Amino acid sequence: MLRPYRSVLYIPGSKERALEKARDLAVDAIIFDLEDAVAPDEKAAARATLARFLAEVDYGPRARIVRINGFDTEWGRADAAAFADHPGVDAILVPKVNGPADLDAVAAVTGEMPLWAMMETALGMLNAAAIAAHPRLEGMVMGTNDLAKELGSRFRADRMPLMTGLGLCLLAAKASGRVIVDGVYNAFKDEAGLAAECAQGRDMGFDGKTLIHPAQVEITNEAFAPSEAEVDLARRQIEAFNAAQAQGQGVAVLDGRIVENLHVVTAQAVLAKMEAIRAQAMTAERIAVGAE
Ligand SMILES: CC(C)(COP(=O)(O)OP(=O)(O)OC[C@H]1O[C@@H](n2cnc3c(N)ncnc32)[C@H](O)[C@@H]1OP(=O)(O)O)[C@@H](O)C(=O)NCCC(=O)NCCSC(=O)C[C@H](O)C(=O)O
Ligand SMILES: [Mg+2]
Repeated sequence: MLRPYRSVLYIPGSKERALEKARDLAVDAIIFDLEDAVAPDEKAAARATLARFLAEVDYGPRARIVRINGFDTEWGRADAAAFADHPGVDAILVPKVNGPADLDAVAAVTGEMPLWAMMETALGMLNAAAIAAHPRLEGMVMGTNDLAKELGSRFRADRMPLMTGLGLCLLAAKASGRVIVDGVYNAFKDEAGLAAECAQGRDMGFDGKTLIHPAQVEITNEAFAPSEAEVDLARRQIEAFNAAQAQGQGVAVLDGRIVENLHVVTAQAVLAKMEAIRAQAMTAERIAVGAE
């Protein structure tokens, strides 16, 4: 079954209150962060706290992804070893991936565990296709803060300075059939700004967006879910195409536009995504009712 990744929330591995709160949030996935959100002095304690929470707390249907520190730091290898076969973890997220060799190094420790890659360095953008094709890779996460830092670019609402990198990673992810989620929107109280950036990411083809605060969840879930109009159109396109085929034709016309096989594939993907979102919400609700 397809899994939705509309909203992917970062939670610092050191913040117990936030780790507890996350089980009631309507997010599709959680990134439990041991990297940038955790201060150097807290790294070892955060690793132990997180291992305990992931063993004890039921995060329901949400995908549980642990962002480890890089292997060029003193903590990276111990992070990878601690979560390599942890039953409460679905994937390991590797920061600042420059090329497939960085994933090889982590996979040598984590074995069969699926990997995700932070796409946030200039070299990573140039090697995006090879990173996406790595056999252990499941998904990519845009790290737009680090990318902007390395490029020396300024914040712009239209994200024009980041477009080359965003586009290269999207192409790479889609070519290898990987999930790809957009970067964070730092101004977490700016709802209009977030909605605009979500709409841009959705238009481009991202599966969802990474978030830093619970206040960003609702806007993001709505932006990355198929709208009612999209679902209605998808159903009607499939019906129209099936009717045309029954009459021996390969093309249908609906609302003055052609519908070909490729449009039916897109329509089926819209319906499958909607079903996945519905199934995820129902599972979360069942678990919440059971926990009461
Ligand atoms: C940004 C924050 C530091 C704000 O924290 P705070 O001032 O505590 O927020 P609130 O008082 O408004 O919080 C309200 C309640 O929500 C809970 N909360 C807050 N944030 C989270 C969260 N991320 N997950 C779950 N729950 C959260 C608080 O505990 C409050 O709960 P309650 O007590 O019940 O009222 C803070 O939001 C934060 O630390 N966010 C995460 C920051 C982070 O993870 N940064 C690193 C990832 S971003 C990154 O690295 C991007 C990438 O690498 C790149 O290069 O771009
Ligand atoms: Mg980063």
